[in-house]
Amino acid sequence: MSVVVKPSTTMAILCSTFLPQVPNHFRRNPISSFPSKSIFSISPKAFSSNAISKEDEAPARVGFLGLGIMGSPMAQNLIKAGCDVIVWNRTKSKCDPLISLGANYKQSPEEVTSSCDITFAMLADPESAVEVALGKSGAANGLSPGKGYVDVSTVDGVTSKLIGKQVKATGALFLEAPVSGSKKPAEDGQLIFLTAGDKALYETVAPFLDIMGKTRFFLGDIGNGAAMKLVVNMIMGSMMASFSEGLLLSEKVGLDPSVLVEVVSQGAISAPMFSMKGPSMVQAMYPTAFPLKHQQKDMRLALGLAESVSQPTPIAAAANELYKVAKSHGLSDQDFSAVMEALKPRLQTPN
Ligand SMILES: NC(=O)C1=CN([C@@H]2O[C@H](COP(=O)(O)OP(=O)(O)OC[C@H]3O[C@@H](n4cnc5c(N)ncnc54)[C@H](OP(=O)(O)O)[C@@H]3O)[C@@H](O)[C@H]2O)C=CC1
Ligand SMILES: O=CC(=O)O
Repeated sequence: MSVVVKPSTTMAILCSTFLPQVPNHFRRNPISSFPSKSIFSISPKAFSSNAISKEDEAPARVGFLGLGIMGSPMAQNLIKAGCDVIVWNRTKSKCDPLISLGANYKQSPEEVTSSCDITFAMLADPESAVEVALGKSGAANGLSPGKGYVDVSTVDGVTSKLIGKQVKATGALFLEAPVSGSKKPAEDGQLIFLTAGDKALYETVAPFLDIMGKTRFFLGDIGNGAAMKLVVNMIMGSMMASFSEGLLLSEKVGLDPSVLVEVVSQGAISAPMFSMKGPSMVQAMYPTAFPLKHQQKDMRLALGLAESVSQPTPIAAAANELYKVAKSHGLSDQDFSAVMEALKPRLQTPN
């Protein structure tokens, strides 16, 4: 296992700044004369998009597939850093804001990977990750030796291994790199990457991960990144269910739940998640950062992981039931904190 934390002083950095660290086989045209300064010591102003002007100094092209709540800000940060980004999303209209920031658009995942050196994919779940990677006009069709495919979606290890196997069959390299952190960390370039797979690709894409995130772990073989992500989200889902029970119980016994949020924030069980989401939960408002349907998907996948090694997880199993109830009441697209609604009497007895 290795872990790298981005220096907190890192400012917006132009992608071209990173290019001296990108191995030649990932460059469409190898760069020989680019200045070799530390990526963290260069002022963003030292480089402009015109800094690379000759044909033989073209930058690495980065593809991005899947522009939902997470993919859009992640791709946006790459564009703002000066990367040459090509985007695709099933619903084309979500590409438009990125195109107006300077991204190019292709009509299929295959066209993106065939045009790019490295492609990131941020899809909803195992089914969509497989569809986009391996389906008709899927990403694998455009991959070949010298390219890399980085799946940053949250999926299970079996899915990741399936995608990895097909990607590697094309001669390309594969990295699974699910992220911890939600909409705001994605916007702020503060995600935590949990990577596994080809170490060479990990090293190649490290500068891009550092644009989108604050910390990156390399965890070894494919499946370890997925497993780490699922364990983290299993804990998170159970914590949120427990917090919801506490808020409702405090109110029912005549306490002010807002004060409970404050009390919790002062003690050993304090967590940014409680402080961030507690105040809106008290008002029964759930602005979506992490959709409830994805949290339930992660609980389901984590329980499958636990089952595969006969590890009892009764608390997560109970929490999962609550997320299922919340989904059955139409709360799938609300934030996962809306799981609290499943504990309220009117939702426990649907019409
Ligand atoms: N939101 C969060 O806080 C976090 C989410 N994650 C994980 O990141 C992933 C993405 O999450 P998020 O951005 O929130 O989710 P969204 O639901 O906002 O976006 C999902 C993306 O997947 C695409 N998609 C869904 N089904 C298909 C399909 N069958 N074929 C092609 N594309 C498809 C959607 O396309 P379309 O626009 O056409 O619907 C969209 O681009 C998930 O795995 C989630 O668990 C990880 C960390 C934090
Ligand atoms: O997967 C969700 C997150 O917040 O991390």
